[in-house]
Amino acid sequence: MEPEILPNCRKCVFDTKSLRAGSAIFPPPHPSGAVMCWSYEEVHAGTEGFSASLQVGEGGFGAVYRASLSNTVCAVKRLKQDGELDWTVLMKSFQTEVEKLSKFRHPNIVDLLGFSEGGGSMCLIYSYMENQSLEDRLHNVTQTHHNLHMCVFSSDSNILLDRHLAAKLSDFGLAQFVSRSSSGRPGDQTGAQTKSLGKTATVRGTLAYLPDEYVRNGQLGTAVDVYSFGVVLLEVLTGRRALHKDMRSGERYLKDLVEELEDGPCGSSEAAWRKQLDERLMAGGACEPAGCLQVAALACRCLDKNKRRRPAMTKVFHRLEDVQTFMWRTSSSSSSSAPSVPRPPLSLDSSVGALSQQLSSLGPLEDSYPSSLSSLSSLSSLSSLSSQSSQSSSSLCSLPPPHPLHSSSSLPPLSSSSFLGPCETDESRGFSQYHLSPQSNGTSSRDQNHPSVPTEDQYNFPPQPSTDGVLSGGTSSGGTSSGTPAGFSPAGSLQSMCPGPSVHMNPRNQRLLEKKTEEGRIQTPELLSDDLYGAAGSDFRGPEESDELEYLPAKHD
Ligand SMILES: Nc1ncnc2c1ncn2[C@@H]1O[C@H](COP(=O)(O)OP(=O)(O)OP(=O)(O)O)[C@@H](O)[C@H]1O
Repeated sequence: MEPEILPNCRKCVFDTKSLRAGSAIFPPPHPSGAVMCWSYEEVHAGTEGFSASLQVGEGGFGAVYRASLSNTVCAVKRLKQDGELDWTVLMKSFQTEVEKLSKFRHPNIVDLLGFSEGGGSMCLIYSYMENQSLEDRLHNVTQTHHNLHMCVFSSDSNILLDRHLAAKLSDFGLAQFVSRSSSGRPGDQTGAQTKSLGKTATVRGTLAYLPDEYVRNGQLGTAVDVYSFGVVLLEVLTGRRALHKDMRSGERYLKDLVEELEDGPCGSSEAAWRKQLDERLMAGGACEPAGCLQVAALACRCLDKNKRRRPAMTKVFHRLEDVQTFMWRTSSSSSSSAPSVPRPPLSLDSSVGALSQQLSSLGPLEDSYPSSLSSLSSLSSLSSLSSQSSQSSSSLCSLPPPHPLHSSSSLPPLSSSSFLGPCETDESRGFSQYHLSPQSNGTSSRDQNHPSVPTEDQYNFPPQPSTDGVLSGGTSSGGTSSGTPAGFSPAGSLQSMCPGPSVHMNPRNQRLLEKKTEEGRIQTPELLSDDLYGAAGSDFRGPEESDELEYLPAKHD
C-alpha cells in the first residue's frame, strides 16, 4: 500500500504495513478523519508552553495538561522522554494508542481527539474529563500527583470521570501495550519492553488487578475483567490502593484482602469486612454500612480464584443496581432530610436503554460492552460519596453529555431500542460496536475556522455522502484554508460500517430480546454468552445457572 501523505502534515504517513511492523515513525491518523494531527506550535500555545500551572496529573507515560485547542478544553498528554522509558517502546505505545483509539468510539472510553509530534515531543490529545480519575477522587490526588507517587500504574487512575461522573476508560492503547508481552503474559515479559517498563513498577501495578490464571497462563476472557472490577470495588470500599504500602508488611496487594479475611480470626464475616470499610463512605450517614457490605460480598465473588465461580458482569451490574436501590430506600426511610445517597434513576434500564437507543442507531453489534461500564458509573456514584463530592447526586447511568464541540442537534434520533443490557464479551471484541470502519482514502487536516476535534457528527445518521474523503484546508503547515469540503462527513465511515439496517441481531437473540422485553426486562447477556464465548473462543462460560450470587446478610442498622 502506498503511504498517503496528509495535507498539511507531511510527516504523518498512513502506512499500515510499516505500522504493523512497528517501523512507522509517525502513527497514522484514522482515515475517517476523527483524529487530528496538531502541530507542536499549536499544542505548545494551547498548554501555555506546557505550563506547570496547567498540569493536572502525571502518569507513567508523561504529564497531562489542561489545554485549550480551538477554544475547546482538552487534555494533552505529553509523553515523557526520560531514561526510564525505552524510546522505542514509548513510540510503539504512542502508535498503539492512536491506532486503537482512532478506530473506536465508545461512551465509556475517553475520546482521543488528536495527536501531535514535533518539537522533540509526542502528545496525545483527549477530551477533558472534569472530574479526572477515580483515583483522584478516592485518594484526593492533587496536581502534585506526580510528586506524591510516581509510576504506580493503577487501573483506577485509568478510570476517568467526566463532569457528570460518567466513567470512561483511558490509556486503552498504552495500557494494552504495557500489560501484554508478545506472549500475552505479563509475568512472561522479556526483552526491552520488560526492562524499560518493569523498572517503573508498571508490571507490579498491573498485576495488582490481575487474577492468577492470567498471570500464570495469560488466559484472557471476561472473567479477567470481572476480577479487575472486583479489585476496583475493593478500592472504593476500603479507600486503599490496589497496590499499597503497609507499615508492617511493606507492599501489599489489595486483592489479597479476601483471602486474608477468610483466614483471619473473624473469618469472612461481616465484622471483619466492616472494619475494612473506608470511614469516609459512612461519614454523615452518606452510605449504609449494610449496603457497603453487600458490595463487599459482590467484590469477593468477583475476586474468586476460580474464574468459573465469578459472576458474569451482568450480574454484577444488576447487583449494584439492587444495592443502590437498597441504599436509597434505607437512606430515605431513616432520614427526615434529603437522603445523601444518590437516588437511582426511576428506571435504570430505561436510562441505559435510552443511551443504547442512541447508540443502536449506530449499528451496534450484540456482542459488545454496552454502557455496562455503568457499573462503573454506579461505582463513581459510590466514590463520589467517599470523596464527599457535592456532585453526589449525579445520575447513575445517565447519558453522557455531548462533547462541548458536539452539536446536540446532530445526535441521531432515538430509534426503537436494540439494547441488550450489559454484555459479556471477549475483550478483543468489546469495542466493536463503535468500530469506525476506515473510510476509503480518507485523511484529514484542520481548519482554524472549524473545530479540529471530532464532533458528534461522526455519529450522525444518515451520513452525508462522501466524495474522496479528503479534508482540505488547514493552516498551520502552510496549507490553504478552504474549510470542510462539500461531501465530507465523518459519518460516512459509519455508513460504510452499517450499510443496511442499523441493528444486527441474530434470530436467536432477537427472540430472547423479545421475550425479555415482554417480561419487562431488557435482555441479559448471560443468555447470549454461548454465542459470545463460542465465537470468541474463550473457555469461560460465566457462572453456571445454579451459581447464584450469595451475599452477606444485609443488616439494617
Ligand atoms: N482526559 C483527561 N482529562 C482530565 N484529566 C486527565 C485526563 N487524562 C488524565 N488526566 C489526569 O492526569 C492523571 C494522569 O493520567 P495518566 O493517564 O497520564 O496517568 P495514569 O493513568 O495515572 O498512569 P499511566 O498512564 O501510567 O497508566 C490522571 O490521574 C488524571 O488526573
